[in-house]
Amino acid sequence: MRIDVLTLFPDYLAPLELSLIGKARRDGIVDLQVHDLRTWTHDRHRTVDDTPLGGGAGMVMKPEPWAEAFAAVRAVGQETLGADVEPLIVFPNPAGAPFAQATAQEWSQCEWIIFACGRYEGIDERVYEHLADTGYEIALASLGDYVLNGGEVAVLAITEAVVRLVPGVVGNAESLVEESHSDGLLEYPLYTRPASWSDPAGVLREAPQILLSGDHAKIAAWRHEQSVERTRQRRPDLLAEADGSGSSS
Ligand SMILES: NC(=S)c1ccno1
Repeated sequence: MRIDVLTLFPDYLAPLELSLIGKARRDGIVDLQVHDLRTWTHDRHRTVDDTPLGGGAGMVMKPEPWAEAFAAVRAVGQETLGADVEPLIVFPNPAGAPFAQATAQEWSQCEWIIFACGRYEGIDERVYEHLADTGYEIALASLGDYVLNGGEVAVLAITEAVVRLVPGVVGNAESLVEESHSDGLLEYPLYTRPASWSDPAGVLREAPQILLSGDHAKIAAWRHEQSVERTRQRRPDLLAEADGSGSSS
């Protein structure tokens, strides 16, 4: 998988050099390139924004740098991937479609994603029109109904959620199977040794005995019951969705 990130703050993406994502990059599973949008400015002040036409507060990102940046990044990516490969362009945006585990699953199959990090009040609408008219596949994705100062934090989260699902990134693929949202439910409660733990207040806390039984069928059934109950308590909306499909009743 190739990932390109266009941003005014490349250093914001430094955490993607760490941990599993960093290892995936070093192992060659993911080729991730971060680009400074100002590379595609040509004035002394490296201008990327201007006041909103029609008035209003804040600044709007100018279309010219974006158009040049996408053309340049696409050309370089196709040198590596082939002229027939086209990227998915993802704009983190509070007005976008909710990003969920199903989205991460879908995008983990992509050969190439370009993330475009907006800043200020946003990006001139004609950039989206230009990309759509040029035949790019575009997605606006939102992490939630709140506003960040830019797309970079969302790109960190989305990249981790997507890349960890790419084969070979997580050591034990089994650990991806029973996670929250992987089956439409929240994950069951987890326990490890010691089975009996006296907490700092002197309260003895025992792990559920079923987990010590060695009866894998009963353990699996207990875990599913726990997932359903935990989902019912914390995210009844997910159960409603699941009931609609009849998959987790
Ligand atoms: N809610 C999201 S993803 C966002 C991006 C920029 N501001 O908010």
